[in-house]
Amino acid sequence: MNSAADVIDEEPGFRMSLQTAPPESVRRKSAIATLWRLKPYFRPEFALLGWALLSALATTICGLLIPLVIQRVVDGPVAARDMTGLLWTTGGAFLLGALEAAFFLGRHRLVVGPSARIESRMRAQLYDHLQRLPLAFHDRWHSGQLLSRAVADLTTIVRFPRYALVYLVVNSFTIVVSIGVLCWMSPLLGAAFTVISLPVAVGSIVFEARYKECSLRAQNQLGDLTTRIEESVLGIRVLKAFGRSGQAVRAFRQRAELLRATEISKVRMLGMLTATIVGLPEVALGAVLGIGGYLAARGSMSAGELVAAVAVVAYLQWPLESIGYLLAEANDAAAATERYFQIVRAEVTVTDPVDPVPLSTPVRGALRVEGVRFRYDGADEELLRGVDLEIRPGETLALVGGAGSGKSTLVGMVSRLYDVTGGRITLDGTDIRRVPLADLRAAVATVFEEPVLFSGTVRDNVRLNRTDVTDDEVREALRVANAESFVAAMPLGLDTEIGEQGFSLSGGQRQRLALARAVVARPALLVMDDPLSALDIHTEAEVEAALRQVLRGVTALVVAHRPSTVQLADRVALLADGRVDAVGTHQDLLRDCPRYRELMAPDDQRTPEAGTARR
Ligand SMILES: Nc1ncnc2c1ncn2[C@@H]1O[C@H](COP(=O)(O)OP(=O)(O)OP(=O)(O)O)[C@@H](O)[C@H]1O
Repeated sequence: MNSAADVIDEEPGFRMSLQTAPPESVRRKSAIATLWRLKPYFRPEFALLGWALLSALATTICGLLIPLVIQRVVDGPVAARDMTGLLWTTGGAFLLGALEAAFFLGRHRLVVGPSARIESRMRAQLYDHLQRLPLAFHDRWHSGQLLSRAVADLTTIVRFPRYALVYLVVNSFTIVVSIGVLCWMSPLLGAAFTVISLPVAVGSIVFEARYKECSLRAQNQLGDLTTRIEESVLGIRVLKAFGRSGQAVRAFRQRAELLRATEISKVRMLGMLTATIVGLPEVALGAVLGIGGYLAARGSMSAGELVAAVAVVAYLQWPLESIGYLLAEANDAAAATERYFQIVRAEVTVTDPVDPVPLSTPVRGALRVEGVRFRYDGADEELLRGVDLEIRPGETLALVGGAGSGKSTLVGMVSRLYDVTGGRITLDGTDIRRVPLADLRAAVATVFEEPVLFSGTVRDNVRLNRTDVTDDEVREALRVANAESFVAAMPLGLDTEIGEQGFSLSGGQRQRLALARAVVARPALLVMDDPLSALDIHTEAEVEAALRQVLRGVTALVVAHRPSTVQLADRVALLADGRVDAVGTHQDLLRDCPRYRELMAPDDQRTPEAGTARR
């Protein structure tokens, strides 16, 4: 029978998402080397973290001094029956206990602020970088992998400075100092304890080599699971409508099973290390009692020193037993760090120009596409092989072409969602790669095939994070986009919350809100990627009426599939075989261009030689 891993590995989507795992060379790095990469985020907090570390060390020193006080009590006042001395030394022990508690509290307080700031700084950088990364990156990456990095991985990373880092340093310090104290009492005791501790060192090295790999796998699997959840929530209508919820649940369970198996491997590894360690404090205690008792019986060690040695070893119980847990935390953080850096070190290929050229003011909107070539990363062939186009200010040009001919890709290049791989695009005569990105995207507004709305009010969705847009401007944009009446009929008008993805609205309403968003941006050039494609005939008529209004006096490039949309344009360009095959009015092209006729003419108006295939 296939294991869950076999079944899932056969799914192409899953295989692809595991490609997002770091290369082998990165995975082989030690946890410390990986965590060292976080230094720039920790640097502003060095001072506070340093104080936190000092507090933690002070806590440990107080704790370690207590056995020495015990020695003084036993060898001094107890042996001499000196009640005043007993009072003083006991008071000293109380004082040390109080100091230990105060330093502990100080350490706790000192570490909270820096770790919270590190987390928010890293999260902000991740989000900022995600916004700047090109669309080509987002095409490749599953959203769940990004989401799990932004949420779960950062939480894992920040637990490291908050808990593990301090305890790793302090516990290592405690172990070394304790061995020193034991050696000072008796070199034989120190040597015995060191030998007994060796399995801890060996176990830790083996654990360290294997655990991080496993932790990385678990985090990647969690990312895949997150993708699944997100996709099934967004696609819940499709799954329900096709009756595929059961299959979705099964696929989810298989992935969850994989994650469970990996988590169990992690726990087993940790269990092995803990099992190696857990008995050691008792063995060490027995050894110290045996050797110390022998030395005390021979008179080369006082009773107080024996009690102190036993207390030191007892104090070491937590530092020894916690090593496994702390190493696991450090390795989890290291794996999460690698995943984090996969994103924040990903190259931003669509960048602001080094020597920016401002656009003319006002922007006229004259667009020229000159010999543009484009190939997707990893594709064998160029999609666009020398596209030439011109849109004059105030003109609407429709872009028509067969499925997959590259229309969306080409219009995406106008606002630099993708950069050309050859040729150039100019706006008012300036190569758009020389225009500051913010200026370009202020001048060019895009309406996509799928109207994307965000959770928030109608107003938020039309303004889209622009606070300088007044309610009057929003209302005017809604009027132009033919959305005024349905928004007015909503319970709270502009303040009505529209659900995530705008599911509470009809397709036509969503598309008209998307149009209003473009109108409010007052672009010099409006780019529309087939805004009518997903609509039924009735809704199409409504949006088309809105489009007619929107396009009045505006410079626009509109991807179109239907004659009714094409007829809104002044001219039409036909994209085929990676080039512009023909340009003219709809009527001219219907008459003169067989390829165009094949795409756009009603079935009964095609010539026989043009064939009958139609989108
Ligand atoms: N991110 C991507 N990576 C690789 N190939 C891609 C990517 N996006 C699109 N393609 C491919 O490029 C080709 C053109 O896609 P594009 O969406 O630009 O065509 P289109 O003309 O708009 O198609 P349609 O009319 O069906 O929307 C298609 O074959 C598509 O599979």
